[in-house]
Amino acid sequence: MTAEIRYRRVLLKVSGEALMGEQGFGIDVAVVDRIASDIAEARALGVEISVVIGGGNIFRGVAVASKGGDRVTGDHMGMLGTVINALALRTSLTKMGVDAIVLSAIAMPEICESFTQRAALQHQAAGRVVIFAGGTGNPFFTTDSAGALRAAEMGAAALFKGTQVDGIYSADPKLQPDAERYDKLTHAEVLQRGLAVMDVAAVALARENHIPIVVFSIHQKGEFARILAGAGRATIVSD
Ligand SMILES: Nc1ncnc2c1ncn2[C@@H]1O[C@H](COP(=O)(O)OP(=O)(O)O)[C@@H](O)[C@H]1O
Ligand SMILES: O=c1ccn([C@@H]2O[C@H](COP(=O)(O)OP(=O)(O)O)[C@@H](O)[C@H]2O)c(=O)[nH]1
Repeated sequence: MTAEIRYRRVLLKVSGEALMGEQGFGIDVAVVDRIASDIAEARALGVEISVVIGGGNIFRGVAVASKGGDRVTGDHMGMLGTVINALALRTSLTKMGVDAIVLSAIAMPEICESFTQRAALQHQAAGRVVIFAGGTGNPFFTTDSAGALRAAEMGAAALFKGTQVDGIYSADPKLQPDAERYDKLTHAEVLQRGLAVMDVAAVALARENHIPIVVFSIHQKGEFARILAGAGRATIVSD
């Protein structure tokens, strides 16, 4: 399998919502363990992996804003949720013998290191899986945008979005089961057709930096490594 590795360094964006499994909220440790084992498997191919973790299983800032609360405070709560998820993922990776570190965009030195690009690159060069917590560190952004940003900062060859669906469709497949699925698209097509699998800012940043986006189902065990090895099921967005 190692002969045809498609990308040698990637950033994986993991949906927060994926971590709650069948529960309606929070973290299902069995699911986090399974995602960690997928990362370990991909790591064993010799691929350098860093991870941006979402927080939708715990909190989304818009939930506060939609009830008349302050959006910025809501987004701070959302970003804190991503730190909880990052600690859970690090725990699972450590359990299976994978060296991993959490770097947060929001300083909380008693809990984890703060993000700097220099530290992140050093940890990556030392063979660690770097988990980015706290999104971009700014309200009004998403962890998808954090994924595109960190992918650019880390020199990643691709941004993998591990999500609830197995690719990009002509419309949200959860709402329109007969939507057409694409194997390949350009960044411009995703933006022009308003394909909402990722937010516009994230796709635009990836396009500007010529970073391909690979959308795949995080629920398919082993899919991450299969795609890295040139197989698997995904939609690939490139120039
Ligand atoms: N054109 C589309 N193709 C695929 N998925 C879409 C599309 N439009 C909307 N979606 C929805 O976007 C979701 C992924 O976005 P988001 O909720 O931000 O996920 P995540 O929690 O993975 O960040 C998918 O689960 C899917 O239901
Ligand atoms: O750079 C960021 C990233 C995230 N968030 C907040 O954190 C929440 C959780 O992130 P996201 O919705 O991207 O998680 P996912 O959809 O991946 O589970 C968001 O709703 C925002 O409130 C933010 O304010 N800035």
